[in-house]
Amino acid sequence: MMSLSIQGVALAIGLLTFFAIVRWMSPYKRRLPPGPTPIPFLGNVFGIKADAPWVSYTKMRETYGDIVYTSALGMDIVVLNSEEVANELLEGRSRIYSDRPYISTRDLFGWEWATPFLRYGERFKTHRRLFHQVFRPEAVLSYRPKQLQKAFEMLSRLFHDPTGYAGHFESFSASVVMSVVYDYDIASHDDVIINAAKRTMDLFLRVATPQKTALFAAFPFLMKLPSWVPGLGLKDAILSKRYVKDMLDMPYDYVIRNRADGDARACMVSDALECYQDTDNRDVVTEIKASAATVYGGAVETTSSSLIVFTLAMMNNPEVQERAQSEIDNIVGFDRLPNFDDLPALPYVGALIREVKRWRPITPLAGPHSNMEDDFYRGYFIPKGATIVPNTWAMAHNPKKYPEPESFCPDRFLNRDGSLNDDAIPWIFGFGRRRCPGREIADASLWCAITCILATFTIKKPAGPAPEIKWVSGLTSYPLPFPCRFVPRKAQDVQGLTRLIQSSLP
Ligand code: HEM
Repeated sequence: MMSLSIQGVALAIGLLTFFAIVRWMSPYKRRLPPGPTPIPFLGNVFGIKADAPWVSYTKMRETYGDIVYTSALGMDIVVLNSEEVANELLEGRSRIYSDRPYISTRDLFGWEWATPFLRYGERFKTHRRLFHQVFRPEAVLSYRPKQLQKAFEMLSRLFHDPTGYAGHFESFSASVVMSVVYDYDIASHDDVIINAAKRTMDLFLRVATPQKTALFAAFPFLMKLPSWVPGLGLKDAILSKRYVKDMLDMPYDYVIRNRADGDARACMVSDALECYQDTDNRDVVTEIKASAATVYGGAVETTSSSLIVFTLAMMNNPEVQERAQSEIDNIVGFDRLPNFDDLPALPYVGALIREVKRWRPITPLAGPHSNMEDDFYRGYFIPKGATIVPNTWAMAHNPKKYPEPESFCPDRFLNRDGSLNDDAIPWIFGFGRRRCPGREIADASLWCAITCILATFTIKKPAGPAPEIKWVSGLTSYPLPFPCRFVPRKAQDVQGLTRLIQSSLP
């Protein structure tokens, strides 16, 4: 009797322990990071500004701290509100935090090949290897003469047509990457290859909005409805697949033709084909095409929109602009335009460019990552497959690190002796194994474009009332073109500018 009750107690303890473990193992009983109370299924969709989620997430930091849990339509979303937390997870634990979340519109619109949408795996690693060949720091140095030449061309366009500045910034950004990736010189107007890429990007960004992506993820059957069903963009999805094919094939075929004619010069696609010429693996060609076409999407809007932010900052901060111009004038003089040899002697310009990137980060939520395994961090449970959002905006507007974060103040990046400090804000380009592979080339493009513009023009407010600034809001955030004046300084007429450019060509 006695032994039976001991066995009974042992069994009861065993069962209790078992259920305690099962309960502890169940994700939903574990302690998620703190966050606002969700509505069943809808989650926190109503508590987050649709046009600027980074602002809502930054406010949440005051109440919930550096790591915040929210949800939307059944998706787990973990927001990282500080550099420290983002570095610890996305860099320190990059083995499991380098995946991307499921993006329902990716395949529907024919974008399954693009690097930013690839899941972490062999295909992704092949793309990163191809990027490494062309965008590693030593390789990027060799593109500087081309970048400078394209920046000079942009100055001429600004001189002829200052009101079209946003278009000139876009042509500059596109011409740099098209020459590096395909050795392709874009036409000054209506370039067929650029038009094909632009219409593909525009359609995808216009129709495959984050809202639609979340809707399709929550109700996948909607993607299977006939294309005539209104309001879902299914007709556009069919068109998008056709456009994508052109975006992938047209510039690639240009390189193939050049190679066949014996005209091919070094560029990402030609070098990659050379490297893999002994493999008869068709997949290699697919990945070369895909990674190359990704570059256009990754590079053009980001670089040109950073230049629009720069224009806005200069228009509103004339004293900063004047100080940068006098630094350039002292070092470069008035008989030539700046070149990359001047870079170390222009620390204030360097600080100004960092401040452009910090003041209004053009990718305020960087790129979302996803974790491939359940994880625990600072005692919180992070469920496998969560969408991990690095809130770059919160990092850039952290008042402890950047006092008065709303003001545009390049001095925050200078030491007392006027040299650049160690804060190179690397997180502006994302984190870990997904960090932007084009960051070196982006920095070089921004440096030569901004330094040349400051040397040649003063950006001023238009006459009359201050223009209203409207912002594009999506994966990227930047001002729509606004009225402003580019007033010539070094050269007063076209002949003068042409002479200046000719005497400065690399
Ligand atoms: C100011 C300019 C730029 C900014 C601010 C920027 C920012 C970013 C950010 C935040 C990401 C996401 C990183 C992450 O997920 O952690 C990214 C990804 C990417 N960027 Fe950039 N970028 C810029 C210019 C460029 C340029 C010039 C190129 C190409 C030459 C480029 C190519 C890419 C590619 C291919 C990816 C996807 C990487 C992946 O998913 O593994 N970007 N960029």
